[in-house]
Amino acid sequence: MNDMQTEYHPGLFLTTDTANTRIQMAHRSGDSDAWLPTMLADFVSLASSLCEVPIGMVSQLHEDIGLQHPFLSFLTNGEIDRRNQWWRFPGQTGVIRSSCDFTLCEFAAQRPREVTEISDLRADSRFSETVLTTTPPQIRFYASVPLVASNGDVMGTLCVMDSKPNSLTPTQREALRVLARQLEAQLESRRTVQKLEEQTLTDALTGIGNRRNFDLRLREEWTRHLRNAKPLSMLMVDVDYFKQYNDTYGHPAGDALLTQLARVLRSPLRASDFVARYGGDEFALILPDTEENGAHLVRERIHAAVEIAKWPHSEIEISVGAATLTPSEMCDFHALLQAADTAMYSRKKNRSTTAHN
Ligand SMILES: Nc1nc2c(ncn2[C@@H]2O[C@H](COP(=O)(O)OP(=O)(O)OP(=O)(O)O)[C@@H](O)[C@H]2O)c(=O)[nH]1
Repeated sequence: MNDMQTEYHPGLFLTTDTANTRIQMAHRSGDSDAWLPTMLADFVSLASSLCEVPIGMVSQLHEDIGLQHPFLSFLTNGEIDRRNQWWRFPGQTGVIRSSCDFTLCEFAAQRPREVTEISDLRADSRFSETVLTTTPPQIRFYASVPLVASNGDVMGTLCVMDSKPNSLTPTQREALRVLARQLEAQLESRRTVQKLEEQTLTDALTGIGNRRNFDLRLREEWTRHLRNAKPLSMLMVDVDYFKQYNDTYGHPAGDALLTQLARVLRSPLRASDFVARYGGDEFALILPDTEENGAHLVRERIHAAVEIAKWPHSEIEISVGAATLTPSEMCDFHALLQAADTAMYSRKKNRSTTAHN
């Protein structure tokens, strides 16, 4: 094996599997999950050096083997219907993300606490014809440890491989096991951090974005629209006579109404629109790339959705203020917020005046 880089070049690997293989370099600039390939590269590199073999890999397994875990969507950046493998070949910096052949890893995943080691795949009738064994880099030696979440679910496997028959010493086997435990802990703590981050952006009652989330999103959209000079719209929604509703039907009924309203408000929106609970009985909506007419149309649709929805106690009414601005250096996002708020209060005032006349 004189030219290791040629032997294990990912291109060779790619050409061997026409059906499912999708290889992409994992180090893409600006990736929100950029920490993941970096961390996995360290683990697979350490695993292969400890075991003195040229190839390291982490497999993320999926429901095909009846094993599901939230980590899977986390690891695949939300693309939950796919399994993944992260490969590291000799002379390579970083890992390569691929979905190639999961036969061996699925087999290893059935033994959660054990090291699965197959010295020569070609001599083993169960695996001698798998894609990994028959096509470059023609794996002969395979050893792996399942990655098990704290609830017992198998998330994937940490693997080491060689193109020639091989075996691990007892010390190497133990080292691989220890490394797998460390990787499990890292993934678990990352997941916890991600969950906490999600919580700080979510309204606990309705499950939609909270005020903090809204503020971040509005700043973000404002900056984006400043760059592309497109109109940005916002709607402010407030429930009419909500205090009375609470007083009549009780606070839990008021909570239920707000939760239902959050769903109803979402229903006529585009996927790119954003709705948040601004506070109390007030909701705020961001409509990117939307002109004044579009914002008014959405406001009418929201009124219609509220009107046709089935409310448990009595029909409800809302006041909706709309505002549109094309961001410029002359003002900041507060101007849009202020305009939507003013429009909403003016509608509420009109409603009370009409009701009293
Ligand atoms: N059930 C429930 N009530 C809430 C929550 N947050 C705020 N409220 C109540 O919402 C009510 C808002 O009252 P107001 O701002 O006077 O609004 P309103 O009664 O709808 O009056 P108008 O907006 O003028 O029609 C208050 O009674 C708050 O206690 C919540 O999370 N759950």
